[in-house]
Amino acid sequence: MSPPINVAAHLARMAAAEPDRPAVHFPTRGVKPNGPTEYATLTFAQLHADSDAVAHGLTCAGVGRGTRVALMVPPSLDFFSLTFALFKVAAVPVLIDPGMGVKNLGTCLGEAAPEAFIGVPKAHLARRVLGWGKKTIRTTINVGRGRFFCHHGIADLRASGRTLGAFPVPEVGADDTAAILFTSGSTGVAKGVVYTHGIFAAQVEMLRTTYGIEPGEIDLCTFPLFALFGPALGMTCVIPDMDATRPARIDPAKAVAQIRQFGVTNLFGSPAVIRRLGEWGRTAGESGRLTTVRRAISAGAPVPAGVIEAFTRMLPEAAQVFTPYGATESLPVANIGSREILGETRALTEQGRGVCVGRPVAGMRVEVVAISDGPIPEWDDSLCLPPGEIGEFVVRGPVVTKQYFHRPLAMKRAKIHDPKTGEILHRMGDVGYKDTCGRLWFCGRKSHRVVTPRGTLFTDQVEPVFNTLSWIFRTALVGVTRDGVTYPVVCVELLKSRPRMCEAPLDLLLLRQARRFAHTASIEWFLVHPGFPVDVRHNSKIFREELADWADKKIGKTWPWPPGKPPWTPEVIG
Ligand SMILES: Nc1ncnc2c1ncn2[C@@H]1O[C@H](COP(=O)(O)OP(=O)(O)OP(=O)(O)O)[C@@H](O)[C@H]1O
Repeated sequence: MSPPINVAAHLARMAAAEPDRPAVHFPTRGVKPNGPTEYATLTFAQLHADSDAVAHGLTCAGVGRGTRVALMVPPSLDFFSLTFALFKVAAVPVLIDPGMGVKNLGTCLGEAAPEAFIGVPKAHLARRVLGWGKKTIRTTINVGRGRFFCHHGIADLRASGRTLGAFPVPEVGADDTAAILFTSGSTGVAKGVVYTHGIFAAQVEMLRTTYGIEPGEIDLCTFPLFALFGPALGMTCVIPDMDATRPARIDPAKAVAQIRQFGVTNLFGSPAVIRRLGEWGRTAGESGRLTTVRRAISAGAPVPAGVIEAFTRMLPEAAQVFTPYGATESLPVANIGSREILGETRALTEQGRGVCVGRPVAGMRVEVVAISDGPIPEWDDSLCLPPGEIGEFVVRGPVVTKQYFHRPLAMKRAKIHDPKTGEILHRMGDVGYKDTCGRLWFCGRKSHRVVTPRGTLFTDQVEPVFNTLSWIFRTALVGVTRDGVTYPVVCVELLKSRPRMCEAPLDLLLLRQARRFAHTASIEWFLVHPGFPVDVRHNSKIFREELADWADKKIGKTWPWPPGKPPWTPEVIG
């Protein structure tokens, strides 16, 4: 049997097979870290019926096939009903991370040109005050009490829809647009990625087969974009008590209480969440063990090995933390588990070989092509670089999205047409290489590479070398140009709780570390920064463009140094 094309069909299947199994648990009040919390629960049959009612309501409100709908509702029972309802009516939800800030949100909404806006009162308030989507939005729906100056309230739509029975889900084609998902915008303004029903269907299957997820599992989903996959994979979804736009502020004690109360088996989490849980586990010791968890899947950004290590200590022996590699434009591309990372690849990462992101998942193919900033309109096998050579990752397969929404320039830069197969290939904008076992090693974003007269440096080959120093929280490689020559500069964010003895000779210790490896030996500038600018969603993607400007200004004062004499004398260190 071929997998269903409309993701909503998974819900219908579960409602028929396991009507009484809980689909979503939502904490009605704040989660109590030290005791059972009250939850509102929807079974699969109830979620199916409720999303049918909402689907009828949406149809009455004029939201139907192809309507672009900005959805600004945090994870909740309504979020699940609404998203499935939107798929049922074959509308096109536009999902933007509110964590990117109001200005960027406005730009993205302007670009997505939504025709309807469904949101909580706070989102409607922002829309009205900031004039989001004024030119295109003709239907507004409030998710909360009453209509709140909108055309409709969700309760009214649901009530009128309830009388109409089952919703006849229209046929959709694999190539029909299913949603527009925005990237995090860590290398410029976020881009709208066009998802088709075929891509969602393929993602569900890939997640199922790659991770062996079974119906009946219980998922704590701290990464809203993945929330939908839980019920589609037949899992019960426990909604965390956290601000979904600020994962780094999750209260680990609450998450642990939820994991224990429901016997959570799967965790979809952003790296920031895994970090916080691991830190909590360090102090909790043996009493912090999460005995029911089978796997954690941390997607969307690099996860340092130390973070993985701390979290795996909280898990049973057989459980693993997986770090799928991919992007909004194509996810998953490759996969690796904590056993391989901690047992083998971490040591190489710390020597500057890049971060191993594993092998391509079944169905995906990854090639490496020479680094260039210009377009590659057509694919040719001669573009492929041999194993070991660093280039840009190019991916093909069933989860590769074919277009950006209204972004012809980004399309030219990122997509390649294969004239032999007709496929569209995606350039990841990431650089790395394949090893002889077929594993991929991520070396950084293409746009973050630093081209110096002595060679090109890549962020994820340089930074891990310094990150091993015990008093460093994280580092960021940037380039600063003087008289037409680019110099590599490593910005350093120190650990808040570092030993005092390290204060004085920081530069010398860093310089000594740089001299240990050929590829970092040319680095002579180190600048301590009070706190890196990072993305809100993952709290880990460093805005290196911003840091480069900061470094340029900072160095400006001390420039130029005497010829042949950097600001300190390397000879004095051993
Ligand atoms: N497992 C991983 N290890 C290392 N890096 C990863 C991993 N998974 C994802 N990434 C990084 O995250 C990127 C994808 O992130 P996302 O799609 O959220 O948008 P973005 O690339 O951050 O934003 P934009 O494209 O707007 O700059 C990848 O291209 C890669 O650089």
